[in-house]
Amino acid sequence: MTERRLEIDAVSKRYGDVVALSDMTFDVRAGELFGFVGSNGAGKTTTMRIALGVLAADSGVVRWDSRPVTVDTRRRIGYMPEERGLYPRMKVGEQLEYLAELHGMSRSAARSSARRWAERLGVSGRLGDEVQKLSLGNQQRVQLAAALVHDPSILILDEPFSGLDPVAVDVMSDVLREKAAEGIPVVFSSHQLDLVQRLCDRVGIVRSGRMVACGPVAELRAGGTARLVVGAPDAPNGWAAGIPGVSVAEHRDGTTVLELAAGADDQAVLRAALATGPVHEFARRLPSLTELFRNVVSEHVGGHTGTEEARV
Ligand SMILES: Nc1ncnc2c1ncn2[C@@H]1O[C@H](COP(=O)(O)OP(=O)(O)OP(=O)(O)O)[C@@H](O)[C@H]1O
Repeated sequence: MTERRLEIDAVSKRYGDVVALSDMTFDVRAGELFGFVGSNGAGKTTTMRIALGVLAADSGVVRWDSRPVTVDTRRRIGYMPEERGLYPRMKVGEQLEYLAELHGMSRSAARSSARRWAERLGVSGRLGDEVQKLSLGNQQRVQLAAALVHDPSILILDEPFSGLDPVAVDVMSDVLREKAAEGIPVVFSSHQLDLVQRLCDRVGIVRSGRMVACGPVAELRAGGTARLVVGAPDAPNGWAAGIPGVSVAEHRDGTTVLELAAGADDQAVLRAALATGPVHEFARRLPSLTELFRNVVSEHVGGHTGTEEARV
């Protein structure tokens, strides 16, 4: 397989005075699941819409296979918009077939693909129903089927998991994994960071229109501030105060989670914990993606002015 990539290269976009994207840069490689995360208003949807070509960038370029994307490339993208884009009064089956044909499939191929995806996503019983009669979660399954029905070479999905029940989350996760395993680059945005941590090969954290951390999930976590979990049921609030390089991230039900700066002495923590009574747990762990995200976002609060700060 060639190393095909979707590249977002130094893309900038303003809406009037609002800087939505500045020098947004990352790539999504063939066969990988890329999680695109960031606070509300950070610029994820804007980036995805520019990649799809429904919005023009002020500067920068989006490439596929090392060439700027063309109308033809864009026909090969499967896109799931955040605002969802189905025709409410059209029947599910007709809609999927129509979208497949619009992307160049023959009528019979469109029909069989529509049935196959409806089956795979658990909505085959609803092919004859109008979209508006489906629950929101089922509409979302249909929306994913709509992104997949024309057998795309690239998948760009804007918050595909929002509002899904746990079973639907599993189905969606399996389908995305399968598509990535077929060699398709899959990028999706999400605020469900535990899910992103579990599912993705790489992740990009966006803040105020810029990529502020990007890489393999395990690598980012390994580079974050280490945590120490201390189970000391008799330890009072503030027991770890004053130990150099140590700060309390959480103290609840006899368990304290501490953040250790580089060079902090974990043995000093252990001694302090033992001084309070029994210690049942003492373990280092990597920060979760959620914790990393909070750190990255809070690091910059106050570091910017005006609109940017408001959107951190
Ligand atoms: N059509 C528009 N006109 C003016 N400003 C816009 C428009 N669309 C987006 N913006 C602004 O651009 C910035 C980026 O918005 P965008 O929708 O890309 O963020 P997002 O990361 O997708 O957010 P969310 O997680 O809330 O969906 C925000 O400040 C937003 O208010």
